Amino acid sequence: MSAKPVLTTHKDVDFDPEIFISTYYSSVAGHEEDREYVKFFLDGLSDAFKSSSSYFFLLFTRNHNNAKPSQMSGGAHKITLTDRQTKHLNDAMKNKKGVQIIFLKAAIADMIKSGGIFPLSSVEKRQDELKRKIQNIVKCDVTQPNPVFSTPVDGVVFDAITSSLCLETASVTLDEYAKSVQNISSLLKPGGHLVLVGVLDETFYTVGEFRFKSTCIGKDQLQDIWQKEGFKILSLKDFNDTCFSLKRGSDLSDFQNAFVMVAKKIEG
Ligand SMILES: C[S@@+](CC[C@H](N)C(=O)[O-])C[C@H]1O[C@@H](n2cnc3c(N)ncnc32)[C@H](O)[C@@H]1O
Repeated sequence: MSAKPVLTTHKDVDFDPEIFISTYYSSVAGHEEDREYVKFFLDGLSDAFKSSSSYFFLLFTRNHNNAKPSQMSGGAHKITLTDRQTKHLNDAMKNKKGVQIIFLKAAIADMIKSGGIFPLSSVEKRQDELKRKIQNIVKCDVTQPNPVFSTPVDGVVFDAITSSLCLETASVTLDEYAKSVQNISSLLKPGGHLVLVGVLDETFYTVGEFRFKSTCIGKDQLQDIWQKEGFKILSLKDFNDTCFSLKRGSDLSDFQNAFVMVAKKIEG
C-alpha cells in the first residue's frame, strides 16, 4: 500500500509538474475518474478563443491588438507566461522533449484522431507559432498585491489574461481567493478580457506524495467575487450542466464541478 499523501499548500511545497501531467492529463479524457473534463476544458477554451485552444496552460496573455475574445488567439502576438514556479515553463520552452506543460501532445493527438479541434498538420505549426509569441517567462504570486514583480513586466498592464486551475489552489479561504482576484485584476487593463478555467467545490487535489489544499468555492460565490471586483461575466460554462454530474469523492481530488468563464473588466 502506498503512503498517505502529506496535506500541504502551494505556499509550502513546490509541486511536480511531471507527476501532475502524467496523473491528470495522460490522455484527452484525463484521469479515468474525471470523466473527460480535459475535453470539456479544451472545448470550452476553443469556444472562448474560437480558433484555438493552444492557450490551455498559459496564465497570462498579453495582446497589443486590443482584440476581442473571439480574436484573441490569432491577435495575441506577445505572450507572457507566469507561474509561482517557472523552471518547468523554461524547460518546456528550451527542450521539445521537456515537460509538455504547454502542449499536451497526447491529448491533442487523441482529439485529432476523434475528429477534434486540430487538423494534424497544424499541431507542430501552432507549437512553433506559440513559442515565437512567448516573450517572457516570469515568476508570479497571485496572493501578492503586485503579483508579477519581476522585470521586464513589472508594472505592465495586460490586454488579456488567461488562468487555468491556479486560483483555487493558490489559497485556502474565500477571503484569500478574493484577494488573489483583486491582485490579478490589477494586472488587467480596463476593458480587458479574462479567460478563467477552474474547479468548483474542491478542498484538495493530489500530486504524487502531496495533497494540496484548495479553496472550496461554489459557482455563485465565484460569480459574486468577480462581479464585486468589477468584472462583467460574458459566459460561464460548467461541466455538470454541459456534460454530466460528477458527484465524486476520490482519493485524488474531491472537486465536484469544473468551469470555463469569460469575463470583461468594466471600464471607468
Ligand atoms: C493545478 S496546477 C495547474 C497547472 C496548469 N496551469 C494547468 O492548467 O494544468 C496549479 C498551478 O498553480 C501554481 N500556483 C500555485 N500557487 C500559486 C501562486 N500563489 N501564484 C501563482 N501560481 C501559483 C502552481 O505552481 C501550479 O503550476
